Amino acid sequence: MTELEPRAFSTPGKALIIGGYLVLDPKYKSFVLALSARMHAVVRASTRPDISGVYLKVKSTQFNNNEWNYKVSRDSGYVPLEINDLNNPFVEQVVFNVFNYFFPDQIDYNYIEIDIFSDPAYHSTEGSRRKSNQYKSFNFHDKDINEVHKTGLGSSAGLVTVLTASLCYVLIKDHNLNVLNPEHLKMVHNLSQVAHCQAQGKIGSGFDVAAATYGSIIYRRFTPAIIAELPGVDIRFVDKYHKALKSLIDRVDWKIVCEPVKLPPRLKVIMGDVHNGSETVKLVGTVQRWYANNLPRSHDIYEEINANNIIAMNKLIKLYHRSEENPQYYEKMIDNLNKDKNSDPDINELIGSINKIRELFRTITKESGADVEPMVQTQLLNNCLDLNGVIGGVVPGAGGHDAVALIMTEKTDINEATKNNTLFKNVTWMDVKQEQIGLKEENPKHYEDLLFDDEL
Ligand SMILES: Nc1ncnc2c1ncn2[C@@H]1O[C@H](COP(=O)(O)OP(=O)(O)O)[C@@H](O)[C@H]1O
Ligand SMILES: C[C@@](O)(CCOP(=O)(O)OP(=O)(O)O)CC(=O)O
Repeated sequence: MTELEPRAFSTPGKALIIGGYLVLDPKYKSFVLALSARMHAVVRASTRPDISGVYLKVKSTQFNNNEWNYKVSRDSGYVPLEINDLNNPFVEQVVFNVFNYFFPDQIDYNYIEIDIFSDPAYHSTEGSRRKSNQYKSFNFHDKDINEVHKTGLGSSAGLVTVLTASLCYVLIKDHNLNVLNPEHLKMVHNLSQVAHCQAQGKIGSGFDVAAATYGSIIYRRFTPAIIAELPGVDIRFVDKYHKALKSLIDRVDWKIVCEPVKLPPRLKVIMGDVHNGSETVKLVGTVQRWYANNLPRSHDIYEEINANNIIAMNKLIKLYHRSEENPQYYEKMIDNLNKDKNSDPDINELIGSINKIRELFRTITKESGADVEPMVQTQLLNNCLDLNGVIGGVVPGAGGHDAVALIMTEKTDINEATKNNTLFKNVTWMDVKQEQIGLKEENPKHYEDLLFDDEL
């Protein structure tokens, strides 16, 4: 039995700070922050002459030892067959697409094992026990993955991207996958978008997969039709899907924008979990119906939101440049914000544009009935904005009752500022930071010998 050298990868979670709903249209740009909470995969593969075709085991030991076991073969168009009839559409679509992309004749390593890990912030900690080693800490639940409450950081997009990278490593020529090679990143990104889109049933702009791959970015989506136009699987002509997919991944111009961005220095994002959960699909459907039934006024509202989105994004970029041009002055200016939020014209315009975006989303909320910025969230955000050092706040992504995202000075201690204050009793400040990096190489040894913290 020969073994492939084990490798590990991770991808970040996301917060869509600017551009919710509009980003579903390829016309509009958005601002996405990658977060320090990551999805991880450790991949091992070996040659097993006793097994015919390919056997793939995906394990998620953190969730009641969940695992999915697939058989795949070229003869059946690489449609994965789960041997216990278990469902995980995200894993299935990754397997299907990565195998179809490479369409291997013969597979050197036909027994593949992938261990998945999710950082603690993705899920509610309720009923979990922490296991750690000197490098990593993960929560272990005695419930299945689908029964544990999510915090909305984009676990499925992170999972799809990190699994895609892992399988690409096994199948790419000479196993030379390099996360620093832009061509390889593009391949992982495009394959992940296809798999995520198919698993989700074609909703979603793909900003979460883009952030999982590229980190914090200004994002403009691809045209949805390019994925919808892929042919179905045809067992009689197994290479039909392969050929179309290969062309889509390598040759079609996706007209996508994924430009790396950073929050200006000395500012940070803080995510607050409001523990309620919202259904993005329902919200999107309701807003889209409102849009269609209220043209051309709804279009004007989107255009006005977009004008303010652009101001906010440009101000964030400008502040970043100012920090580089005159670091001392910039540092003082940020320190001043702790006393007077209106002391700088760029910050003023940033605050003004975010307020306007929120106001327009409240109009949509009222007119459509979709809780994009419901009253409780308005109150919570306004209370946050009253705190020293907090300069902006939004309900991220689709809005709703899930979370709030705040931009504040690095010196602001949100836990301290809201401690014992009943106005903030329903919110838990999450232990996540903004991050630059998307798909990252990890050390597979860092996932070994995890021990329960309470037994250390
Ligand atoms: N750690 C994990 N192990 C296995 N599957 C996971 C894991 N995390 C997420 N998933 C898959 O992703 C699904 C959740 O995706 P989704 O509902 O889109 O949530 P999110 O908003 O976090 O992306 C789960 O039902 C499961 O199929
Ligand atoms: C409405 C949207 O523009 C933003 C939704 O963002 P969320 O962060 O709320 O998404 P989920 O975590 O997938 O529920 C739809 C989209 O762009 O996909």
